[in-house]
Amino acid sequence: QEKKANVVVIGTGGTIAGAGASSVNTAAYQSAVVPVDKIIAAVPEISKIANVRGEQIFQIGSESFNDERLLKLGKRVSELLKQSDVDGIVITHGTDTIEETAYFLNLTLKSDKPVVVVGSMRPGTALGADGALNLYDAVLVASSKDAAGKGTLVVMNDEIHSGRDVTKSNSFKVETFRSAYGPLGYVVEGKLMFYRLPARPHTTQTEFDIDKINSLPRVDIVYNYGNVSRAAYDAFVTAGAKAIIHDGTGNGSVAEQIVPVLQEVRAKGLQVVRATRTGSGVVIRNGEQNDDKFDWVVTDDQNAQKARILTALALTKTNDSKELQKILWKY
Ligand SMILES: NC(=O)C[C@H](N)C(=O)O
Repeated sequence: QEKKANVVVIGTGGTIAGAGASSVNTAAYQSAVVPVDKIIAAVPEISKIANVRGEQIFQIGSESFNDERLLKLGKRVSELLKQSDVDGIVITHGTDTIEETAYFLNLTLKSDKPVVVVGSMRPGTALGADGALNLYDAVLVASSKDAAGKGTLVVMNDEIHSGRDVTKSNSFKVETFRSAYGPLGYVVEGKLMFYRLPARPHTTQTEFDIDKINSLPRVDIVYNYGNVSRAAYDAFVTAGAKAIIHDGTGNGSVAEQIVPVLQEVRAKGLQVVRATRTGSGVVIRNGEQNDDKFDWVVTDDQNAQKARILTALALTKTNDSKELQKILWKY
């Protein structure tokens, strides 16, 4: 029999650590109240597949993640990955911003060992709670050599997603996580089944190293809609943003009254990154807007919240818009 893998489960809160007043509360409950050791103990089957120990780093709803917490989590994961007695890491996390944390780790960790971010849509007290199986599957993936070298993964609802691609697509359903090109694989009956590999560089293949990043430049997002005004752009410039993600309609379109605003923003030294609010597709450079003329850049297929992560990391390396564009296209 093969030796059991050593997996550390880092607790950060979220609904997987949530509790409701009654078993029919599937969407109304308090999140981030159950300690990680208790969450692990509630799934005794886990001890058959791995040697697991818990470590509580935060106890928060993931909507309350900020750059400071992201860095603290990343640095702790990095520290643990360097230990020879750690084979894999699971991070229990709220689902709201799982995609941001997973993308950040996917870009900054320097290890091939499996790192899996997991959450749940229903608290453990609910009928049809999804956390126990999700955690079991996450530990299984984190224990497996098959999961090594594939970047940071998100395991939810029987699926294994790449941290790069995954996004939360529904506010309450358990099948909320979606990757534009499909999951990398499934976990079925305790078995990992991979069908595709991440095409973009991650972890050991990137220029970003969590051990060397001690702060992230401020990057903000402005959502666009009919009747949009300049107020939010001005506020973020005043607040000291180094880049603004213009979360535009359609192909990252810019309303006629916002075109001069974004020119001003760029003239003040901030980078302007055009993204699309549609939820999928790439933003075409020099498509509907003359990015060359205005010195703006475009996201590839990343949504605004992922573009914020990548842009902030890119700005730790360069403030050259051409370099930034290359980075946005690369990862
Ligand atoms: N399902 C969840 O985990 C939602 C929760 N608000 C969180 O992200 O922490």
